[in-house]
Amino acid sequence: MVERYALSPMKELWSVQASLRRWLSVELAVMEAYEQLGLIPLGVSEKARKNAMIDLSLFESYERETDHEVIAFIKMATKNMQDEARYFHYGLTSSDVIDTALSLALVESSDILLEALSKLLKSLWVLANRHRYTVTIGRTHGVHAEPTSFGLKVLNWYAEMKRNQERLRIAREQVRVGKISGAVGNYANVPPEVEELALTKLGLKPTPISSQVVGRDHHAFFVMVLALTASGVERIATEVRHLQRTEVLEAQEPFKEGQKGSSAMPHKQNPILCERLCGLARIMRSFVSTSLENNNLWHERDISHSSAERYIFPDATQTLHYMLVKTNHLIENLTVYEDRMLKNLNLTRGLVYSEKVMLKLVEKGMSRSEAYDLVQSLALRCWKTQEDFKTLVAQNVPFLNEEELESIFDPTQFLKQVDRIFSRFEGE
Ligand SMILES: O=C(O)C[C@H](Nc1ncnc2c1ncn2[C@@H]1O[C@H](COP(=O)(O)O)[C@@H](O)[C@H]1O)C(=O)O
Repeated sequence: MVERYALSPMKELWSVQASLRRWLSVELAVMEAYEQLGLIPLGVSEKARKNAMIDLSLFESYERETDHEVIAFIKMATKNMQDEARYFHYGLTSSDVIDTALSLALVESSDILLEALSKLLKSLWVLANRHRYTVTIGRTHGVHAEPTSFGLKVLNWYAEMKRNQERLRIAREQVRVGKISGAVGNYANVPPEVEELALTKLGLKPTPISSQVVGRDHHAFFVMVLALTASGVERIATEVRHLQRTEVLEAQEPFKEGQKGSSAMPHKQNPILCERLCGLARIMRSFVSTSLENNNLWHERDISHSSAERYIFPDATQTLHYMLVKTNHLIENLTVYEDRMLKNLNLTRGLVYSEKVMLKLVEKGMSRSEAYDLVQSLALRCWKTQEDFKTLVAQNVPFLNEEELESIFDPTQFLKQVDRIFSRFEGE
């Protein structure tokens, strides 16, 4: 993982030390299960727990020697053990330990991600409500469409992150599985009861069936959900980048005291945070294709996925954690220029009310196509001549009175259902 984007506590979760400790906790849970089922002598697991050793440099030297990380781990862990060492890793294959421990790490990282996501949801909700009635122009295809509320824009982000929260909870459940089923997954040397008991102790569930490994579809789903959440962050960041363009300048990401925008141009305040978030979302997506390829292992397993996963899991969870924490900072400190929003809304001198005019004409008895053609011809003339659309409508549609015109060209008309939309999310 690139240090620059590694934050606590996600960073510590993926250290080699932490991983060795998880492996040991799996081995000890299995020993306890054997013992509880009366399959090994009483007291053995307690002795093993007491005498187990974790020593990183010893592990590394054993790994150099054996070129097999789990054998290196067993040699290290049992170095100070006596007779109890006989029952350590008894009937297990390496992946019983590796995969079960990996699930522990993925569940823990899900909890960290869920916490960061819940903070982000709170800030999005606050921002959305602060701007519930802030009028802004809605853009489709990048072109001014109709007035809307800035709060609704933010509420859309909130709703997407809510869906991501739900998906992340499901993904956590998908990876909350372990396997203690032996070399080819058929329990030839370890009874299913040991698996059930050991996994329960660890807060995991057994997969109903496994090969030598837990099926990589579990992991691929998890990574896909992480990447989807990252793409939600990217959507927010892209919007802010657009809104911060000089010609638009309706919002701006935080620019702290002492910060510099450009080494050449002292006046610059660039949306570097949002640009970074967009770049990281691209990296997050790249993990998805590798995760899908990892699903295709030979027969009862091959180990081609292992090297790739050494990048994917630490990097995907840490990168998304960083993205969520930074997006929260962005949302909490976003500057919103309401005056500029209004100014931009009026850039087309009333054209954004064209649908309202057309609907009024239909209400007054015109056919839809007649009304459309009339309004379009006036609107296209405005684009060319820069005339004021309301004045042109008043001149060409004499049967609309002043009061009707005022109401058509009132941007707050577009906010009448805003509370109704917000109410769908209240009390969550
Ligand atoms: O219980 C077993 O070990 C069974 C064995 N399968 C293995 N299961 C788990 N790990 C194994 C296996 N084989 C190798 N290794 C060791 O995994 C490490 C792979 O390193 P890398 O490709 O860099 O991620 C690297 O340390 C490898 O030595 C089998 O023959 O089916």
